[in-house]
Amino acid sequence: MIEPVQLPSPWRDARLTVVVPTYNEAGNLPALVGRLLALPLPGLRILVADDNSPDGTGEVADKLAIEHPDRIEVVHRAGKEGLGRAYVDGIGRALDGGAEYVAQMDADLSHPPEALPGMLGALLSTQAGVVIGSRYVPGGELDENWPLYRRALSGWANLYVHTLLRVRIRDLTAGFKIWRADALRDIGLDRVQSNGYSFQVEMHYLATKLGHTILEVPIRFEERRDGESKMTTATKIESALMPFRLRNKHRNITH
Ligand SMILES: Nc1nc2c(ncn2[C@@H]2O[C@H](COP(=O)(O)OP(=O)(O)O[C@H]3O[C@H](CO)[C@@H](O)[C@H](O)[C@@H]3O)[C@@H](O)[C@H]2O)c(=O)[nH]1
Repeated sequence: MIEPVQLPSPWRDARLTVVVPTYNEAGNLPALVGRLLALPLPGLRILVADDNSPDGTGEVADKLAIEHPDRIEVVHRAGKEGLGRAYVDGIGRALDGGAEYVAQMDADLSHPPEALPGMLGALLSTQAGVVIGSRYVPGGELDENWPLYRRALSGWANLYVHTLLRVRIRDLTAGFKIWRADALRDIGLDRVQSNGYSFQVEMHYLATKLGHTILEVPIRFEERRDGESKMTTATKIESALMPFRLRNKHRNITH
């Protein structure tokens, strides 16, 4: 496990909300929360957006919130609507709750929480609107156990989106990032079309079109040890069609 970077005060006290969408992550959430709360970031709060997971993730999250009432909030959503819808809901609530910075990350420990202080430091010491924890910049790594077909899919998706949308990011499908609240408000979550995983690409595209600087810092991406990916054929089809929808819908967007 990497050691978290020590941030200078007052950065340490930044009001950072980490939004975690969950669907059947009961086996992962307690470890993720433990690692997040161990970070040297006393202003960090966690918002779990659960889609009524059949495995009881919502109840696990409620118990964690009872143990840490000032650090954890749980949003119980009616049913499985997709990663993108859970993020639109969760990020909107984080902004309404006064977050200055909003992080997104998977619940399955693929994204190392200990990288967050370094990512926040990169955001605060630059003009960037968002910092991505990137697998594909120099220094970034993929777990050796991440299946070959997932590597191929990820590489192909990056090439496909880059070709169609011309967004200059190495890890276009990344799900680990920290945003400035102002950048998120400027983008406007009501513009977001994606229901599923294409949310990640759509947010990068909107940020780029609106002139926000996107910075990538290297991370190591771990293969999940518990549970399974929720990627489905429907989310893959949505992801394949989304670049065309984005080009049509957002070609001339303004602030
Ligand atoms: N609330 C909710 N959460 C969801 C849903 N679908 C997925 N999630 C949650 O979203 C996170 C990512 O889902 P995974 O299924 O674990 O994603 P992956 O295939 O392993 O990872 C790929 O997609 C990610 C999307 O963020 C990428 O971050 C990652 O880099 C990778 O490319 C997990 O916390 C998962 O529980 C949903 O319908 N609703």
